[in-house]
Amino acid sequence: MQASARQGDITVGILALQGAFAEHQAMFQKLSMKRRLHIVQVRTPEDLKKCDALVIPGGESTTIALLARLAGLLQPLRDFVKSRPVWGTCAGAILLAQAVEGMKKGGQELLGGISVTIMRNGFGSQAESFEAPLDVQGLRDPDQPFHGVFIRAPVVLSLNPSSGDPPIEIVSRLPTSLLPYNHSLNALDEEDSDPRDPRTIVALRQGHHLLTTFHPELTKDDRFHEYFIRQCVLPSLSS
Ligand SMILES: NC(=O)CC[C@H](N)C(=O)O
Repeated sequence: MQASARQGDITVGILALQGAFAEHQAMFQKLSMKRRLHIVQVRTPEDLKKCDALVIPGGESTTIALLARLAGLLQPLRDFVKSRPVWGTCAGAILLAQAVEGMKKGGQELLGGISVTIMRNGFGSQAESFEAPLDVQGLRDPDQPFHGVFIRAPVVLSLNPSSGDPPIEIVSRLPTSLLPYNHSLNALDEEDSDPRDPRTIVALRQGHHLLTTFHPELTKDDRFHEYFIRQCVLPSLSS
């Protein structure tokens, strides 16, 4: 299923129901690439059909899921995730998770696609939003830290890949000193803090899917957008 307008072009959709979709669009439009990149805002199943890949922005995951249902997009999105690359940032990361904790009563609809359990607002409330320099595997100019903007960000609680799933590659972690020492997460004892604790993971890739719990689109740094195209989208077009 290659839906691009012209042979060799790439069409990336941004789910544009709520949240920071315009910022993602602006970032992709700045990328200089050998192949032609078309960016489309996705609000309907017809829009989605045009896309080779999709970005689900940050915002409010419950609202995005509700609007997707109203737009008749939930099932098309679930089908899309099964076969095409998708990148979820923050609220988008929650929607791509296989399971979520910290739900309001009534639960939340997810798209699935990435074999993780995630906790909404795991770092606390808006007031506990923070920024941190991140070391990231595989970005252009790897010695330059990436400025991570965490806004009511989710926390990865566990990785649960099944035997047939693509392996999970950890792309970036926070130092344990920045983990939320709050009641909802069974605060770690500084002494037993383990740098491999899944809660330190803030970016990961599973096959053609990318998850970031922070907001690369709210920086001036296009390296994550370029990474998504290079590591997730281009390989999916040739496979
Ligand atoms: N910045 C964000 O995307 C916040 C995500 C939000 N806390 C949610 O649960 O959907």
